[in-house]
Amino acid sequence: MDVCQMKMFPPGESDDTVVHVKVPGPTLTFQNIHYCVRENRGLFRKRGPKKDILRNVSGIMRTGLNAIMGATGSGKTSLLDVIAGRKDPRGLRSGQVLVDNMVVTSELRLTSAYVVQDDVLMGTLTVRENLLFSGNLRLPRQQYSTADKKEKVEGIIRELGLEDCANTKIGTEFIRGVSGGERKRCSIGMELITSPSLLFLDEPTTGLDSNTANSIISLLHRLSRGGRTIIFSIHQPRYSIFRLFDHLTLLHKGEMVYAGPSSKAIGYFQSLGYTCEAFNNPADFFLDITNGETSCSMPTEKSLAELYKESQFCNAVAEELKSTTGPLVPSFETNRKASSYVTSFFYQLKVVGWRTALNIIRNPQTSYAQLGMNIVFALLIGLIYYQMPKTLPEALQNRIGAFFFLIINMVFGNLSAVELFINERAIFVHENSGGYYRTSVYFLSKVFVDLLPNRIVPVFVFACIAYYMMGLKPAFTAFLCFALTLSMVSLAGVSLAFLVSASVSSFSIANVLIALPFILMMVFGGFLVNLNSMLNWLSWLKWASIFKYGLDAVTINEMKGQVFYSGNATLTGEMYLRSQGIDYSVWGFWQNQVALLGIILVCITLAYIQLRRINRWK
Ligand SMILES: Nc1ncnc2c1ncn2[C@@H]1O[C@H](COP(=O)(O)OP(=O)(O)OP(=O)(O)O)[C@@H](O)[C@H]1O
Repeated sequence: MDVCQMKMFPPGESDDTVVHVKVPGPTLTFQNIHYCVRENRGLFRKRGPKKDILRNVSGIMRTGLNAIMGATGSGKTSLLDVIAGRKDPRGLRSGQVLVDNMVVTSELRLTSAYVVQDDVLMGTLTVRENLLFSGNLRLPRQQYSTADKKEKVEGIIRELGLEDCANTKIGTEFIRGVSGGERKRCSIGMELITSPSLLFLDEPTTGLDSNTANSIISLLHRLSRGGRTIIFSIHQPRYSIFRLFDHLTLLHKGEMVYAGPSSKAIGYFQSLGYTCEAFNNPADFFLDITNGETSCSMPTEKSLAELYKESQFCNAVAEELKSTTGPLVPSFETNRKASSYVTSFFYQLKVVGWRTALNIIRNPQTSYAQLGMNIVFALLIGLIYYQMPKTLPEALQNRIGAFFFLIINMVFGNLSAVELFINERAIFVHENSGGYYRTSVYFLSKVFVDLLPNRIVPVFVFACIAYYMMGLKPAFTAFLCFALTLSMVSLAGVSLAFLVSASVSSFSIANVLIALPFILMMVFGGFLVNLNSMLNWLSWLKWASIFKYGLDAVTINEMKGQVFYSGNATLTGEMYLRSQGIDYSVWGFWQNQVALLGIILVCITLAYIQLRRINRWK
């Protein structure tokens, strides 16, 4: 059986004490990693000069706690992301990462666990519900029954000491939730569900007070003793945290200045002529050295990185990397299909749909606001156009004005839909790239759970109030056609908002992008300008106008079969429609619905494509 030697006690205090881990975690090696980026600059995104972020770094990470330290901007997170397969591979100029001698590709992210720096958890769900969500989607149903999953979640809650807050919500901007430390532990728990033997964490202690940071690293230390390889970047840990590290990688401007046992780091720098004062924290000492704030008693022309390359630590790593048997079958890649998703499409849809619905129920502000706004506008329109007369000219003027007002309200009233994919973008990217669910599952659950409470119900309430207050055609079928048209107009506006929402990551850009097509469509709707009198090369834009189809449909629905009076003279609805060049046949009415349906389908399909194209790389 494989046996891995590990320290149990703080370095320096009992260096020869070892613990035998019966099943060691994987060994991760990386060789000659050279990573660079090119920043796009200026208005036209001109490609800027090449910037080296990691310069030929090599190392070996074994079972235990492997810390990556360095000053800010030294490349800690970049190194972590590259070895975890999360950094955009286009920037990798050379080098490869092996896990147990197997070549790893970006698929490592489906078989390992990665805890991001900013916790991405659903704030409206409790700690237990979040963990169960992860368990339901990431544990194969063939091996784990519902009871097994619950048991596993309870085990993690106990292991992470989350018993007291298991039923507390994580917290949102409206709900006060768990503390920062509990949040971080829950994030770690979300990843531990799959019992990964390789765990990456990006700055797990940033933003936490020193005691909480201590408890998080102690927790990781305990987990590593169960046979896990834990690799994390960390800023400036206090001594009680630092002494728990087994292996230290120290970076400076993308180069390695030390990689080896953390217990030997002080000795190494002392051998270079640096003195660590009594009571100084070793972590501070190392950062002072890399920042040039500590003087050296043996000045040299060579940089710290060059000195490290000549050291026994670097040579030992190079020797070991040379003696590794070279890349074998890329196991992570060949298992790709099997490791992609462990649950079926419909099961994922059920679990993700349930979470989305729960999120809306517990965070109902948007739904209430949408309903409230529709009721207020319906009453307002109902009062302004109360029981419209059939006498001319007000019969026509009021009806056309009311319809324009209605359609504007249906389109612009759905601007809130632009937040749909922007709000949870970080959660989606993290969960989707972590293999929780398919993009289509997330898309469908978000779209359909949003549509019913936020779009269809409020529009129906609006139609009921406004239609009968305005005194439009009394036939019930006419009311149904009216409600259908308003719903279709609303859905067309919403689907365009979804497309914008899936395409950009900021609200301000989304608001600009959505306002522009809405205003253009309004101009080409047929109310503000007679479309037949317009320049030919410009008037084609009317075919893309939601307003035009909506206005035509409600006008046909109301006018057809009506007779208006002006003294002894009469005007039929058909005469009016003809004068406006509107086709009022049965198909003439339904072609507007078909066109609106077409706009909805095109926008929804493009929104889905955009969601798939979201950049998952860091
Ligand atoms: N995609 C990128 N595009 C441009 N520059 C990048 C990119 N990724 C990293 N960098 C740059 O590379 C350098 C190292 O970044 P990195 O985030 O790895 O540093 P860090 O040591 O983790 O810093 P911090 O402790 O502040 O998080 C920084 O100067 C950063 O601006």
